[in-house]
Amino acid sequence: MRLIDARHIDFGHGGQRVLQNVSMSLDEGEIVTIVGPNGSGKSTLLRLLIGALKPQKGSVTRASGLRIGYVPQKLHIDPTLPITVTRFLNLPKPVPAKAAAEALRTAGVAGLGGQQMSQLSGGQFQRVLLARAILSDPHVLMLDEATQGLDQPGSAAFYRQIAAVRQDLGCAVLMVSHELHVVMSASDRVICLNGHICCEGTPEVVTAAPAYRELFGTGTGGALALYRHEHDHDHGHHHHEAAE
Ligand SMILES: Nc1ncnc2c1ncn2[C@@H]1O[C@H](COP(=O)(O)OP(=O)(O)OP(=O)(O)O)[C@@H](O)[C@H]1O
Repeated sequence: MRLIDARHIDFGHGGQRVLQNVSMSLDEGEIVTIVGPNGSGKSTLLRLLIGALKPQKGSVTRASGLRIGYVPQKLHIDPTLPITVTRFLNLPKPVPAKAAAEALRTAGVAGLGGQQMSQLSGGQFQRVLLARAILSDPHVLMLDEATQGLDQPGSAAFYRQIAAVRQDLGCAVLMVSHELHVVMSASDRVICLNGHICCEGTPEVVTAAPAYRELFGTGTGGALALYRHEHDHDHGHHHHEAAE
C-alpha cells in the first residue's frame, strides 16, 4: 500500500528555490533513505512529506489516518534539568507504564526508564527518541540525520536497530542522512537529492550511478559491502531501478 505520494513538488524558502520537480513515494514496510549534500533540501522535503510545509507547486498525498513517528536530528535538554527517561516519554502526554517500557525494549534500551536523560550516551539518547516515536504506533518512522554525533560503529548499530524496529512494528522508514556508507546498505531504496532527484534505486544502483559518483565520489565500496548481507531478501516491493 502506498503511504505517501509526492508529485512534482516545487518549494523555495523566500526567493531561494530549494526543491524542483521532486516526485517520490513511500510504500508500506519499506526503508527509504534520502541522501544528498548539505543544503540539498533533505530536511525541507521531510517537512513537506509530513505536512509541516505546503508545496508551492505539485502535491503531497498521505494515506488517510497515517501516523508518522518523527525522530529529530538533535534534541537539546537542559543538562541541569533532572528528568528521567520515563518522565520524558510521558511528555507531552502521559502514556501507560507498560507501553513506555515496551517502546524502550523495541528501541533497544530496555530497562533504562529510571535513568536521567542527561546521563545517557549519544546512542542511548537517540534510542530514547526512537522509543518516543514508537509510542504513537506509527505507520512511518521518519528520521532526520538521527545519528549525528555518533561515531561510525555507533551509527551502524543505530541503523541496525532501525531495521529491527521495522521488523517488529512492520512500519515503513524514511530517513535522511549524509552518512552514505552506513545508511545506504540498510535501505531498500535510496533517493539521491540535490534540489532535484539526481538518481534513485537500490543502494547498488545508486552507488553505481554517475550522478551519485559526481556528488559523493566512489570511495564507499568497502563499507557498503560490510552491511549488505542483511538485504539479500525480497520484501515483495517493486523497486525502481532506473537512474537518470
Ligand atoms: N526556514 C528556512 N528559511 C529560509 N531558508 C531555509 C529555511 N530552511 C532551510 N532553508 C534553506 O533551504 C536550503 C535547504 O535546506 P535543508 O535544511 O532542507 O537542506 P538539507 O539537505 O537538509 O541540509 P543539511 O544536510 O545541511 O541538513 C538551504 O539553503 C537552507 O539554507
